[in-house]
Amino acid sequence: MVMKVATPEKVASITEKVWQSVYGGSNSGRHFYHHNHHPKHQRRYSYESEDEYEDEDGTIQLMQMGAERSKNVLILMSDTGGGHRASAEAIRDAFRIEFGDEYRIHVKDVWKEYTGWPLNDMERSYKFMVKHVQLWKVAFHGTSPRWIHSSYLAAIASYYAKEVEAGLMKYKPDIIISVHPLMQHIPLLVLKWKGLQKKVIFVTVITDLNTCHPTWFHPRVNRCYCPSNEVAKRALCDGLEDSQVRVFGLPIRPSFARAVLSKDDLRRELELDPDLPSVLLMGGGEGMGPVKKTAMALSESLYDKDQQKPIGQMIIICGRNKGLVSTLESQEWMIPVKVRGFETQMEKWMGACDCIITKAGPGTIAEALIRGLPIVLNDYIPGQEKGNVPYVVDNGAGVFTRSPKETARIVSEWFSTKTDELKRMSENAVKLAQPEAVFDIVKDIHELARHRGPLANISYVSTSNVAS
Ligand SMILES: CCCCCCCC/C=C\CCCCCCCC(=O)OC[C@H](CO[C@@H]1O[C@H](CO)[C@H](O)[C@H](O)[C@H]1O)OC(=O)CCCCCCC/C=C\CCCCCCCC
Ligand SMILES: O=c1ccn([C@@H]2O[C@H](COP(=O)(O)OP(=O)(O)O)[C@@H](O)[C@H]2O)c(=O)[nH]1
Repeated sequence: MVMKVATPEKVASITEKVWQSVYGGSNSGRHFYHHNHHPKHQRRYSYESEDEYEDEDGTIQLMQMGAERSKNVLILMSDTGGGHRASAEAIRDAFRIEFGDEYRIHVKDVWKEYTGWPLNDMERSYKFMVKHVQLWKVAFHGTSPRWIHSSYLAAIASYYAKEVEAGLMKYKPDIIISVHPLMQHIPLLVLKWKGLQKKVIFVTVITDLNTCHPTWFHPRVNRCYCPSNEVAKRALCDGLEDSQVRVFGLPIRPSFARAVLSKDDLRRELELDPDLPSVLLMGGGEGMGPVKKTAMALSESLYDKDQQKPIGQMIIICGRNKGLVSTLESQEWMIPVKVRGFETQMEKWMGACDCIITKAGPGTIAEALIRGLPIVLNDYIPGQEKGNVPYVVDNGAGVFTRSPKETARIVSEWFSTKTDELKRMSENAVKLAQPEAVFDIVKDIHELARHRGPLANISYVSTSNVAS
């Protein structure tokens, strides 16, 4: 049984709070932290005797002695693109649906909250690098050899060991799930240095469909969930054992899998034209790719000049790209158009449409497949997104073109003379979809935890010399 009481005012900084909650006493900074090694300063944390911990909303949860403790699951992610968060939230929601209070889920970017440069600035660095495509190509391929990325990441791990340790220990995880390519090596090294590697279950859930970066594959994980056979092959070639690899699909928010929504109802709810076919145009969480040029071309191609009426309507979802929203809002359109910013109910917008145009983001692709939307891929980020193009095209679920005019032509044909092709691709999309993947993943993690025996015996001792 759990009781909530209000926390004192949040006067302490995050670091101070962690210091106080994990080690007790006051924190006078990184140096003190590093040198305070004497056992008398160490506070022992055992889940058997645990009686209080801080909740995400800042309240203190008091656990009644003898009550069964929920297991803590820490999901490591970063907002480099929108896909990692979407997958993390999908896993969190599936845990809640399947297991209720049995698990307490924390979705965190521990690097951002606890460490320093470059780890705490990955979002900005990544945005900068993908804008300069050649730079990203060099970084992606240059860091692919294991000896390069392993030594980089080991160096960073030892520099930020204490901070990472504090960031992880704050959540006292029984299970750590990484949904990010740069979140295997560092936490696994820190767990090893702390002697916790055998006690905390560590799994990776890969969110790239094909040509993923080798940092995803770490030989010491308990499980590596691959979204496709292509990725599983890469994992095995990179040294993972069969017993570590599972292929269920890419985790997509349960609202996509479980909600049965009729297109007519959705169109009414979203105030769309009930009769005109609809195309959804987007560019991932950040609104990347040739969205504006494509929108302009579609405005022309979906207007029948002879009959002087539109043959389709368009929804443009710009994600976090506020500049794109204002540019598009000030345009004149020949067809019905809705311009939206970041949407939290993507399943509804996709459910109301007949096809989608997007860059080759794995999250958007997997969601579109579930909704049976034929896909026009109009861009990809070199490296991790390159392989998503054949994944869609070779399976007959869509086409690839970088030309906005060609995209507009394809969609106008789908809505007029080639409706059969649209239907066939929609059927292929549904065949490729894996809506249950997220549930299979959480059930497998649950089994893993069950076979590990009572995780409640884990004792987090604040050892001191991790960095050394
Ligand atoms: C010998 C030549 C060496 C080249 C010199 C490079 C120096 C290191 C510089 C940068 C590191 C680049 C890391 C590359 C590995 C990235 C692995 C990867 O796949 O990353 C993808 C993610 C983003 O996720 C993707 O988002 C997509 C959408 O936008 C899509 O959804 C996709 O499916 C997702 O997977 O990328 C990142 O998170 C990149 C973070 C960039 C970090 C930049 C830090 C730069 C500062 C200094 C370097 C510090 C050393 C880092 C060590 C990394 C070693 C691998
Ligand atoms: O307004 C938006 C735009 C995008 N997304 C979600 O963000 C994710 C984008 O992931 P993807 O892998 O396609 O591309 P990325 O943003 O990582 O480049 C998908 O789950 C989208 O549904 C969203 O929820 N709201």
